Amino acid sequence: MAGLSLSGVRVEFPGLAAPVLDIAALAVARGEDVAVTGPSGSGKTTLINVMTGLEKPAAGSVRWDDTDLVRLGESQRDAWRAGHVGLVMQEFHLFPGLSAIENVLLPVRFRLFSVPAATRERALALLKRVGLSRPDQDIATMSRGEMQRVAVARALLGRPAVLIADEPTASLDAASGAVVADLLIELAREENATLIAVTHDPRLSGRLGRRLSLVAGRIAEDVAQGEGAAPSSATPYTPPAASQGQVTP
Ligand SMILES: Nc1ncnc2c1ncn2[C@@H]1O[C@H](COP(=O)(O)OP(=O)(O)OP(=O)(O)O)[C@@H](O)[C@H]1O
Repeated sequence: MAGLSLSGVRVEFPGLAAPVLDIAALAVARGEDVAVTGPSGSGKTTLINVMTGLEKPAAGSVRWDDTDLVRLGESQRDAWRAGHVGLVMQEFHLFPGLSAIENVLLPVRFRLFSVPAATRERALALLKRVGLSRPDQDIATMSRGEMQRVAVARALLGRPAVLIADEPTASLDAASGAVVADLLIELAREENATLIAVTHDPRLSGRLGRRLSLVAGRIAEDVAQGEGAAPSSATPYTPPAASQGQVTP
């Protein structure tokens, strides 16, 4: 599949002289893992919101395969997102008073009211995979690192084609952040999900295959980087043959 293709995307807000996001072209192949970096206010969250259909740009197209999110209404975009995207945010959005397993299953409960046995099995397997051995433990009693691991399991439950993470390690201590970074990368690869992570954390950004840097809403840098390679040794990114191509600021 082609993956993601953005073309001529602009996001503007009233009262601002310049667009907060202005992307001529950007392609991300399926299964790629991409770090999005850039200073505060450079448009990283806006880019993620556009990619997931939370924000509709004033102009341009946002295609995932044959679906242009810009042409969909809000409820269609919501349905598309529920079916295709797993989200891991800086704040975990978990419910204290519910167990780890119930938190993982909550989105399914909201949609289907009852949980199929196979889904519960997958939720249990995912909790085990992220290293949590007590699925019935109340979220309120978990450490922050454990909570984020629950959030990673929840994001992957529906086998999303796309895993989006917005500063997933920012509120964690170094050791927990490293564990969560490892899990995101490993699980995205195991599940063949495209991983797009907004992050300032070099433990995460340095290990992803490609790094996009935003400055004032534009892509200032787009580089391929090998596993473990220092960003300074990165080579200019060459897009996959079928993609729209490289972006210059
Ligand atoms: N609804 C809005 N109305 C007006 N301006 C907005 C709105 N949403 C975002 N902005 C502005 O758009 C710019 C980009 O915001 P965005 O949250 O995407 O940046 P960011 O790179 O994610 O920042 P940070 O790293 O601080 O989270 C900022 O200047 C922000 O103030």
